[in-house]
Amino acid sequence: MTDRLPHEKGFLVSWDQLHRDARALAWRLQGEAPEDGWHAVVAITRGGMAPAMIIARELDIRTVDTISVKSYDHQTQSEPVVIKSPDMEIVGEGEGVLIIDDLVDTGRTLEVVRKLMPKAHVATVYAKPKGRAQVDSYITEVSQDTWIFFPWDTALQYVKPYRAMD
Ligand SMILES: O=P(O)(O)OC[C@H]1O[C@H](OP(=O)(O)OP(=O)(O)O)[C@H](O)[C@@H]1O
Ligand SMILES: O=c1[nH]c(=O)c2nc[nH]c2[nH]1
Ligand SMILES: [Mg+2]
Repeated sequence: MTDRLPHEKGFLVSWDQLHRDARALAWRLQGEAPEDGWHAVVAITRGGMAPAMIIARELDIRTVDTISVKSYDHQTQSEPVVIKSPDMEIVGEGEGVLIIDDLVDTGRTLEVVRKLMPKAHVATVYAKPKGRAQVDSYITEVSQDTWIFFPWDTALQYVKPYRAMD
């Protein structure tokens, strides 16, 4: 995908919106919990860390680990590489484990993560159609040609009035 400015085909997410959407995801995940509850959260760094924290807080999960997968350099995708794995003694094959990311786009990151923890429940806040099959739960779907701008990548700034842009 080529570079886009936020006012082109971009979906801008504020901290407040992210908090609401992550909470909505937590609510949904509570309804999908196994009988003995979720026992751990694994956040896919870095984007999954903010929603994972909110979800762990809502579901009162204290065991939180991370997996680091690097697949994008700015908006250019390359082969996903696992840079850091979670503690496999804790997560095992993923039974009762929630894997959390901010979004799924092509699904390539989750493909790699699922191979490591095949029994885990995978949840993202946002999902694009290509990667949807890789997630068990998500909150909002956005079209494939939309770039999602997260609050940690953006800042409040002055914008020109519409009339001044003619
Ligand atoms: O479904 P895919 O096409 O694989 O893309 C989705 C992944 O890409 C982004 O992470 P990125 O690799 O940019 O790292 P970051 O979370 O550290 O920003 C995003 O946070 C997802 O993890
Ligand atoms: O900030 C981001 N927004 C996106 O839409 C996206 N897709 C893959 N990786 C992404 N990162
Ligand atoms: Mg990521």
